[in-house]
Amino acid sequence: MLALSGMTKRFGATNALEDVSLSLSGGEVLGLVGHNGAGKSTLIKIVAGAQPADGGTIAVDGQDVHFASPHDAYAAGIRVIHQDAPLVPSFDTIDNCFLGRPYPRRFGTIDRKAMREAIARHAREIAPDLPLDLPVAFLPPAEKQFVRLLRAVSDEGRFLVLDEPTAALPAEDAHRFFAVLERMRARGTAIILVSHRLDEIAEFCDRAIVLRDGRVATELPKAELTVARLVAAMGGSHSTADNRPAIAADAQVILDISGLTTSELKTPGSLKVRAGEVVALYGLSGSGRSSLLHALWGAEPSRTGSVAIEGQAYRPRSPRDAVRAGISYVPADRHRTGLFGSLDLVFNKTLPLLSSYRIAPSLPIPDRKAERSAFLVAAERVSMAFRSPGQLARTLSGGNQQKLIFSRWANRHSRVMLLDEPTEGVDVMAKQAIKEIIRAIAADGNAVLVSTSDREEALELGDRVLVFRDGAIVQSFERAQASPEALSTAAQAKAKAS
Ligand SMILES: Nc1ncnc2c1ncn2[C@@H]1O[C@H](COP(=O)(O)OP(=O)(O)OP(=O)(O)O)[C@@H](O)[C@H]1O
Repeated sequence: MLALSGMTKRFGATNALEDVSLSLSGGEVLGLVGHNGAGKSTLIKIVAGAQPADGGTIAVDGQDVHFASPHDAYAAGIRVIHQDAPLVPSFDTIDNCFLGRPYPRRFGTIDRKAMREAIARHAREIAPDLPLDLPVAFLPPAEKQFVRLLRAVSDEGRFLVLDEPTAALPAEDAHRFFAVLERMRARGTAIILVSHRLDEIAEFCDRAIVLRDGRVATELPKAELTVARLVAAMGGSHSTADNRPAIAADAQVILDISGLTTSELKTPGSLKVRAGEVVALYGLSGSGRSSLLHALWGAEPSRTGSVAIEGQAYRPRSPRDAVRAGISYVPADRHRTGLFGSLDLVFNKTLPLLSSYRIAPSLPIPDRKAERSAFLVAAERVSMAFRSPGQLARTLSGGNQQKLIFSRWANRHSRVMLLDEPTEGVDVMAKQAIKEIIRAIAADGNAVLVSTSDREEALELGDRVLVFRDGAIVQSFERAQASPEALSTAAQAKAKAS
């Protein structure tokens, strides 16, 4: 059993954790939820031995332990699995499971048979269909997650902490992921599941702890685990009411894509987006939806076909051309593209539009006051939690970093807005705020394309949902016809042999 008691952590004036206690037994799944900045990551880092607590104790099987480093936590059987924890792409599942561990040897050489047997034994129980001998680069994202789980349990992981494990997985893959987790639970593994997908917490966890401003706001037993209760405990309200009117058939066509192919969109795709319309692009990752956005943003060349914006031919060679044509783009991966962690929040907000904040248009001298007030307005719109506009971007919690990127476009309207996974890692209240902003941008007469692996988001946001599969747009649903089941079937159906 793992027990934390009275955990406390401060960063300057911020109480990231204040007297947090929790316990976890084998075969139990504990949900950990909270708004962005509530303290979840800080708690995980302490449990992982990656950050010292200022106060509190950790006990494993009734014995107090002290984690001076991640190595100590590892030795105690704790495994933290981040959504994008590194795997070596050219190694197969077995080699990835043995990373950092001594290889079994026989007669002085590596005993590959023993390695295989050790991993296959666990794989049979938790993920029987997972290929063991294929370089993991060839595995789809859900299977990569299974490799991470397998690595943890095959190396005596007793306590798993899963940090947003399904954030980038579409619903169909998430179901398979939970089936694997269910088998791990049945074997007696103890699991802490951190997620902003509250429906998963409600469905899968035995209990949940809700953190709010660094404190345990409430602990909900299984019988009381509902999305509404979780949201209320986080301090928000949850509304799904939506009665927006349909887009008029004669509304102006803003974006007209015809026969376009890109690196991933192999089958020519055509699409018209009208003023006021949000089109959601749904599909498994790699299905071609993100690649279409990249091509429109000028970040990758389109191979064939044409694009027009308000009737004008548009062939971007770089993002600069895209900005000139009135296009904005919010990328999916906030860590690699877009955020400058060691620069402050105001700079990160104004970065793509620096020239808009000059003392005089012809003078390249920044107007700090205008920058700061634009930041404050945008931060308010996306309900970003921050200490000061001058704080470094990397000191924000993960979800607030996503809001910071989103805030760049929150008070600037473009003719065409491209959004890739706009609410990944964002708490449920902010999700709602971001969706409202997206709707408002469209309602101003602009065209919006949202690529998402979140089926509910596709349904809530899209006036239309296009489903991508294997590099092709395979189906288009009007809002009224779309249902979760229909989207899943279209996204997954096996390509028919021609
Ligand atoms: N290195 C740091 N320096 C300063 N403040 C920090 C640092 N790390 C975290 N914080 C602050 O501690 C608080 C808790 O952050 P934490 O990352 O634990 O939140 P979280 O619940 O994981 O949020 P999210 O859902 O956005 O990932 C936040 O106010 C955050 O800004």
